[in-house]
Amino acid sequence: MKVGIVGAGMVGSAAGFALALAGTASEIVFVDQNRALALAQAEDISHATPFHSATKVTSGGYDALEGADIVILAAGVSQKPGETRLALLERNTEVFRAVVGAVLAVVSEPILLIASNPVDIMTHVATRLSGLPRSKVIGSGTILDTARFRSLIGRHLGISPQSVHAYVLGEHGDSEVLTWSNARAGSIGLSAFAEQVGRPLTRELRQSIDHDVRNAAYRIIEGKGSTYYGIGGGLARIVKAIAQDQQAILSVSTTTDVVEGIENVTLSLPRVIGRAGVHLDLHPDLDDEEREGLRRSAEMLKDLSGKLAL
Ligand SMILES: NC(=O)C1=CN([C@@H]2O[C@H](COP(=O)(O)OP(=O)(O)OC[C@H]3O[C@@H](n4cnc5c(N)ncnc54)[C@H](O)[C@@H]3O)[C@@H](O)[C@H]2O)C=CC1
Ligand SMILES: CC(=O)C(=O)O
Repeated sequence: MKVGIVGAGMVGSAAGFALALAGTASEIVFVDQNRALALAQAEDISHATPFHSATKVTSGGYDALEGADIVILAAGVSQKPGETRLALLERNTEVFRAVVGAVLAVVSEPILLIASNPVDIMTHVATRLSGLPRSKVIGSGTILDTARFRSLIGRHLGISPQSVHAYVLGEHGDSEVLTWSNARAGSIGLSAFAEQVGRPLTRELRQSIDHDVRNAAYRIIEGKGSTYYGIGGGLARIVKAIAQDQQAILSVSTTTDVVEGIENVTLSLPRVIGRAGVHLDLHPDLDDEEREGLRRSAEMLKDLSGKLAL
C-alpha cells in the first residue's frame, strides 16, 4: 500500500515515522510546500526503516502521489499556546483549497485521512472540496482523545489501556464527550470493575480524568510547542485498519446523516473501518447527559461548518 503525506511538519513526520516502523505501508511519500523539509524528513525516516521494515520513504511534488491508496492531510497551521483548534479554521481552509485539488489532480479516488485542525470541520471542508464519498474522507477525530481516555482509565485501574473499551465522541476539541456510561474493562462494566479491584471511580476522579483528556493538547503545547507523537500513532492505527481490511472499530470523524437530531454533521462516532474506508457508523447507547453533550457538540460543529462558503 502506498501512503502519501501532505504536510511534512511535526504531525506528518510523526505519522510517517510510526507507519514506517510498523511496516504497514510499502511506500510513503512526503509532499510539502517546503520541499527541503519533505526531502529531509523522508531521508531521516528512511534511515530508521532498515532496523524495522522495508518501507520505502521518499518525497516529491504532488505528482509523486500517483498511485497512492491513502493520502494523509497534515498541512497547515497549528495552535500556539492557549489558542483553540477552532481559531485555525480560516487559515487551514485556505490551505485545503490549494491542497485538496492538487491531490485529486493526481490521484482520482484516494482515501483522504485528515489530521489538520479543527479536524472535524477540515474533514467537512475536504469532503465538500473533493466530492469524494463520505466514507473515503476520514478525520482522525477523537481517536487521540479516546487513546488519552483509555490511558488514564487503564493507569487508575492498573490494567492495559488496550483492555479498556471506552470512547470519546463528538468534536475533537473543547466540546468533546467522554462516554463513561458504556465503558468497559475487559467484559465488565467500568464501575463494577473499579469496585472489584478496590479503585473506585469517584465523581472527583472522573472529573479529573475529564479535565486531563480535554486539556491534554493545551498542556502539551504549553510544554513543548506542539503535539505529534500521539496523533502520529493514531494516524498509523487508522492506516493499518484500512491496509489490512480489519473492520476495526475506531472513533473517527466523517460526515454523518443524523447525530442526536442534527443532520449532515461531521464529528466522531465509533465506526467500522476497512479497505474501502468507513464501512459502518455506530450509535452507542448513552446516558442523558452524554446525549445532550453530543447534541451540543454536533450543533456547534454544524453551525460553524454551515458558515463556510465552499
Ligand atoms: N488531529 C489531531 O489530533 C491533531 C492535529 N494537529 C494539527 O495538525 C496540523 C499540522 O500540525 P504540525 O505538523 O504540528 O504543524 P507544522 O507547522 O509542523 O507542519 C505543517 C506543515 O504544513 C505545511 N504546509 C502549510 N501550508 C501548506 C500548503 N499549502 N501546501 C503544502 N504544505 C503546506 C508547512 O510547510 C509545514 O511543514 C495542525 O493543523 C495541527 O493543529 C496537531 C496535533 C493533533
Ligand atoms: C493538537 C491537538 O489537536 C491535540 O493534540 O489534541
